[in-house]
Amino acid sequence: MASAAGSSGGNASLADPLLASAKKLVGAKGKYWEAADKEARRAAKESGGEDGRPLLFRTYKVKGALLHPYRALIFIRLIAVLLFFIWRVKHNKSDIMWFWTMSVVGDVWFGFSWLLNQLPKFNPVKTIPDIAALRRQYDLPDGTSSLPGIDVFVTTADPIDEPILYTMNCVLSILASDYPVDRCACYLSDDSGALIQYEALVETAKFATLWVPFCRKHCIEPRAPESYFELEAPLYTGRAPEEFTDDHTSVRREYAEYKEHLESLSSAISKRSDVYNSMKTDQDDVKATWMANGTQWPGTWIDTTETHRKGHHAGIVKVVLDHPTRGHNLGSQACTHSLNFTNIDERIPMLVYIARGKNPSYDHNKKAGALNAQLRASGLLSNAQFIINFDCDHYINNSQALRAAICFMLDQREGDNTAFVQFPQRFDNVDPSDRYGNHNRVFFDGTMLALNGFQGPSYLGTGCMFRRIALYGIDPPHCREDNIVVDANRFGSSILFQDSISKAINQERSTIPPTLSETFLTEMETVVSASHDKETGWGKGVGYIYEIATEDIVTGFRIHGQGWRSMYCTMERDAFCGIAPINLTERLHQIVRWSGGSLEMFFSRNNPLIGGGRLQTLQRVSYLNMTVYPATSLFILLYSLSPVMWLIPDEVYIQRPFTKYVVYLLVIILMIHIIGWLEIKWAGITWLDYWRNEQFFMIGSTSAYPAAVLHMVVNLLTKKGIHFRVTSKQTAADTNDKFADLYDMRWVPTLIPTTVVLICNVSAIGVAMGKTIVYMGAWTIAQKTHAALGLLFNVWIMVLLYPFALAVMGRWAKRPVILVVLLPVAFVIVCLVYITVHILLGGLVAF
Ligand SMILES: O=c1ccn([C@@H]2O[C@H](COP(=O)(O)OP(=O)(O)O[C@H]3O[C@H](CO)[C@@H](O)[C@H](O)[C@H]3O)[C@@H](O)[C@H]2O)c(=O)[nH]1
Ligand SMILES: [Mn+2]
Repeated sequence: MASAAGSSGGNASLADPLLASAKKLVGAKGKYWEAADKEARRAAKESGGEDGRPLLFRTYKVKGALLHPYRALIFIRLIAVLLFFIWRVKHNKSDIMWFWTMSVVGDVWFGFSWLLNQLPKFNPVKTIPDIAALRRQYDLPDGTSSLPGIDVFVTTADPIDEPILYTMNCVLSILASDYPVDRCACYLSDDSGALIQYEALVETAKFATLWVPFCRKHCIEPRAPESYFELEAPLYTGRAPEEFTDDHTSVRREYAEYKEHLESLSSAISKRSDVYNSMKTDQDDVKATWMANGTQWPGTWIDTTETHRKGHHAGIVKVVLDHPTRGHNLGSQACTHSLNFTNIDERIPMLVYIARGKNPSYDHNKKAGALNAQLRASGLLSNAQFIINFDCDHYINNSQALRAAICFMLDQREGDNTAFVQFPQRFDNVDPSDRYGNHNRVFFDGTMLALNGFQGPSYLGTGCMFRRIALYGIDPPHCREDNIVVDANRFGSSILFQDSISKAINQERSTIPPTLSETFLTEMETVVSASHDKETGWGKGVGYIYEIATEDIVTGFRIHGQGWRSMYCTMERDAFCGIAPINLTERLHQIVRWSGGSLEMFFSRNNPLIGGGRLQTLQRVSYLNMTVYPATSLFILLYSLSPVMWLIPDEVYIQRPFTKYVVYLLVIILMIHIIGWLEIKWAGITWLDYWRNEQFFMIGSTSAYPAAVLHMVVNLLTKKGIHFRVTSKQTAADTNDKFADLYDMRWVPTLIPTTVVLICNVSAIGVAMGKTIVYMGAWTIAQKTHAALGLLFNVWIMVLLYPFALAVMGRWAKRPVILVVLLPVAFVIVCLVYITVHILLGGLVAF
C-alpha cells in the first residue's frame, strides 16, 4: 500500500519534481537532444520578457551527431531508390510482363510514399512545458490565480460498450485536476441520451466532494480512482503523511460504495419507472422512464418509443454542479465522512450533462457533432478561452497536464498563434508485449515530434487543448481581418451564442457564468437540438469537421490550413492515459475507420493537395501522407501473394537478372531500417516498438487497409460514408486474466486476405522444400541461389505476420512455442504432399 515518503510541499511542490524531470529528460531519455532556445532565453532575460510574459516552455533539437547522419542517410537512400528505378526500367526483362509492370508501378509508389513519410521527419523538435514558470507568473500571492478558463469536454456514446465506470473515472480525474476550480468546467456529452448516465454523473458529483479534496490534501496521482487504487505503492507527496493511511482507507471504502451505487442504478431506475408507470393507468401502453424527481426523462427510455430512443429524442442540458462560487448544491447528499479537510479547498468545478437532440431526419455527425454541441452549450455557459477534449476511455494521469498545455498557449513567442496543444496518447491496458502495436510509439514519439518542427502535430482526437476561437474558424492574429462577421448563416441562429463568440474573440469573460434562468436553460437546449447546426458553417468551416469518419485529422488540417500552429506537449509523467483495443478484430475495426477516414479526406474538399491555403510545404506533405497511405497496401498485398509462384510448375522470375534485383531490394530495404534505427534513437523508443509497428503495418496492409480502399470505392459510387462503430471497451468475461481479450479474436471478412497470404506463404515454403528435395541434383547453382532468395522473402512475410498467426491460435497462443512446432509440421505436410503428387504425376507433367 501507501509509502509515506517525504512530507514537504503541497501543490506548489509538485511543480518542482516536474521541473526536475524536464531536466532529466534532456539528460537520460533525451541524450540525443540539446537546447535550441538559448538565444531566445537570453533575449527574454535581458529585456525582462518582450511583453512582460516569461518563456513558458523549453525547446530542444536533435544533436548534430545524430541529426546529420540521419539526414544524410535519407538523402543517400533517395539516390539509391532512383538508381534502382532506372536499373529496373533499363532491364525490363521478366517472365511475366504484366506482373513486372505492376511491380514497377508498385515500387514507384513505395518510393513516393516513403518520401511523403520521411521528408516531414527532417527536423524533429521537442517542447517541454515549464510549469514552475507558469506558477510564478499566474498564481497570485493571495492564493488566487489569473490563469485563463478551460472548458473540458468528455464524449461518450453508449453506457454498455463504453462502461460507465471508465467515463466517470475520466470525469473524476478532471474535477480533481490541479487547476483553479472557478476557471475550469467539465461537460459530459452522452450520445446514448440515457438516464443512467445522468444519474451516474450525479453520483459522481457526490463522490467528488470527498475525492477531490482528498486528492488535493495528499497530492496523489493519478486522480482517476480506479487506476489510483490499483497502484501497489502510491508515491506520497502531500503534506499530511500521518493522516494518509487512514484517509486512504476510508476513501477506498467510499469508492467501493460509490461503485456499488453505480452498479445498482440500472435496477433502481427500472424499479422507480415501474412504480410511476403503474400509477399512470391512463397511458397504459407507454412505459416511460422516470427521473428521481418524479418527471419523465426527456432522453432515451428503457422501453423505447418513437421519440424516446437513441436516434430520436430532445436535447438535454443539465447543470449537475453549478459554478463553485454559487456552492455545489449537493447539501445533505454530499459524501459524509470523517476526513480532516482544514485548509483544503473543498470546492469542485462546474459539471454539466449534455445529451444533444437527435432526429432521424438529420445526420447527427457522430463524435464531431457531439463536440460541436458541447462547444455551443459551453459557449453560453462558461465560454472559456480554452477547450480540452477527452474520449471517455481516457483520463488525466498527471494533474498538472492542464497547466502544461496552458504554458504553450500563453508563451510570448508563438502562444497567440497556437491553436491547439496535442499530447501523445498513452494506454494502460495493453498487453506487455504489445502484440498489435497499440502503443503506436513510432507515431506518437516519432512522427508527431517531427511535425512539431514545422506547423505542429496533427489533432489526434483526444487529449488536445484548443483555443476556442480557432475552433470557431477565426484566423490567427498574424493574418486576422479586423471585421469578423458573426452571423446566423455561419454560427447558427442563437443570438446569445453569437454574442458569446464576439466576447470570445475579444477575450472578455466574466468568471461567473450567467444565472440559470428558465429562458437561459431553454436556449441551451436549443443550441444542442438536432437541427440547430444544419445549413450553417458548423462542421465545414466552424467547429469539428463533419462527413468524415475521423474528425480529428481533418479538423487539425482545417486549422493548420488557416495558418495557425500547434504544439506537441510531452511530459515525464504521462499527461493522459486511456484504453486501446487489444483484441485483433476490434483493433482492425479501428484501423479500418482511421484509414477509411483518411481516404475520405483525400476525396473531399479537404484534400491536402488543394485545400489549406496557409499550410507550410512539409506540413502539407505530411497531411498528404496521412491521407494516401492506405493505398500502399494494395501493392503490399500483391507482393505478399507473389510466393504463389512456387506453386506453379514453371520456374518464373518477376525480374531478370534476379539475383541483382534481390540484392538491390535488400539494400534499399536495409536502408529503411538503418534510418529507422536512428529514428528510434531520437524518438526515445525501443526496437520492440519499432518492430511491432512494422508487423502491424503488414497485418493492416493485408486486411484493414485494403478494406478501407474498398469502402472508399463503394463510397465514391454510392456516397455512403464509413460507419463510426465505437471501439468496444468491454473486456472478455475472464476476470482472472487481465488480457483475456487478446485471445478472443472473432472472424470477420476483413481477415480473409491475411489468412490467404498466410496459407499461401506456408504452402510456398512447403512446396519449395519439396522442389529442393526432388530437383536438388538437377538444379544449377544459380537456381539454388534464386530459390534461397525467394525463400528469404517468404520467411520475412511470415515473421511479419507472426502476431496474426498468434491471433488465429486463440488461447493456444499463450504458449507461442506451439507455433514453432506447428509451422514446421505444416511445411513438412505440404512438402510430402508435393513429393507424392510429383511422383504420381511425374510421368505426365513436369511439376
Ligand atoms: O457517435 C459517436 C461516436 C463516438 N463518440 C465518442 O468518440 C470517442 C472515440 O471513440 P472510440 O470508439 O473510443 O474510438 P477510438 O478508435 O478509440 O478513438 C480514436 O479515433 C477516433 C477517430 O476515429 C478519435 O476521435 C479518438 O479521439 C481516438 O482516440 C468516444 O469517446 C466515443 O464516445 C461519440 O461521442 N459519438
Ligand atoms: Mn478509444
